[in-house]
Amino acid sequence: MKYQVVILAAGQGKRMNAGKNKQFIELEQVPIIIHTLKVFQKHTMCSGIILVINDQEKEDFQKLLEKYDVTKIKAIVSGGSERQYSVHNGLHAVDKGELVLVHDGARPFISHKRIEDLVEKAYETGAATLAVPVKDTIKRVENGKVIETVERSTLWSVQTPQAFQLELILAAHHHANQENYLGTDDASLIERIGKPVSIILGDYTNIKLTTPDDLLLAKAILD
Ligand SMILES: Nc1ccn([C@@H]2O[C@H](COP(=O)(O)OP(=O)(O)OP(=O)(O)O)[C@@H](O)[C@H]2O)c(=O)n1
Ligand SMILES: C[C@](O)(CO)[C@H](O)COP(=O)(O)O
Repeated sequence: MKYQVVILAAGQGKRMNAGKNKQFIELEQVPIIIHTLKVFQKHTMCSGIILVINDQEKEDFQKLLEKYDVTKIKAIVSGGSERQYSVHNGLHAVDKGELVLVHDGARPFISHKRIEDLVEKAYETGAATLAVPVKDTIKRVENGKVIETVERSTLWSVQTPQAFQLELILAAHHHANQENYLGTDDASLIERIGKPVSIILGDYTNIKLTTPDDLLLAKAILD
């Protein structure tokens, strides 16, 4: 079971507030994006990586790929103004008929075991995502007041990677573009064309490094 992976690194990292794209922040002297890329570099089922970046940062990324000997890069693709557009650009560099994973460059702690669980399910069903059950009580709030407490037993916090048959996710992106729908993940686009998305249990440590406090957690996970 082989797959290709689109790794997203074209964001600005505004919420991280580091004055640069958060992908370049170092954890144990190695940039976040390299931690992420190395997971797939070392995974024998991964047959190619499509890296999505900002054009202005292309040289910086190329230097890192060389320095850290990341050799599975199949294409470096320009990102878009929104995550969804970056994914769309990346998908066009994937070989026809392949199973494709979409993964946030800012999620460096994904394990081979979870990738394998996900890939197996996506081969079977066409679309699958990693997710973990929500631990907190979730309330819907408007204007500083609670509207309702949402039933927690059916709530899952969704992660990446998400895995899809290429033609299915391309159709879902095409449909979303036509409807001007902008989702925060790719599975939601599949949902909108009425196709099922399977859930595979992930790890709570597969965090997305989004705000500065996530860097403290990252250090703890690495330790
Ligand atoms: N136009 C975009 C926006 C996001 N991403 C990527 O999508 C992943 C998840 O997005 P997020 O955590 O929101 O990253 P940023 O957009 O960089 O962060 P922020 O929203 O704080 O600016 C990141 O790996 C980011 O680089 C992307 O490739 N293209
Ligand atoms: C795709 C994602 O990582 C799943 O949790 C997340 O939705 C990205 O969201 P963000 O709005 O870019 O933080």
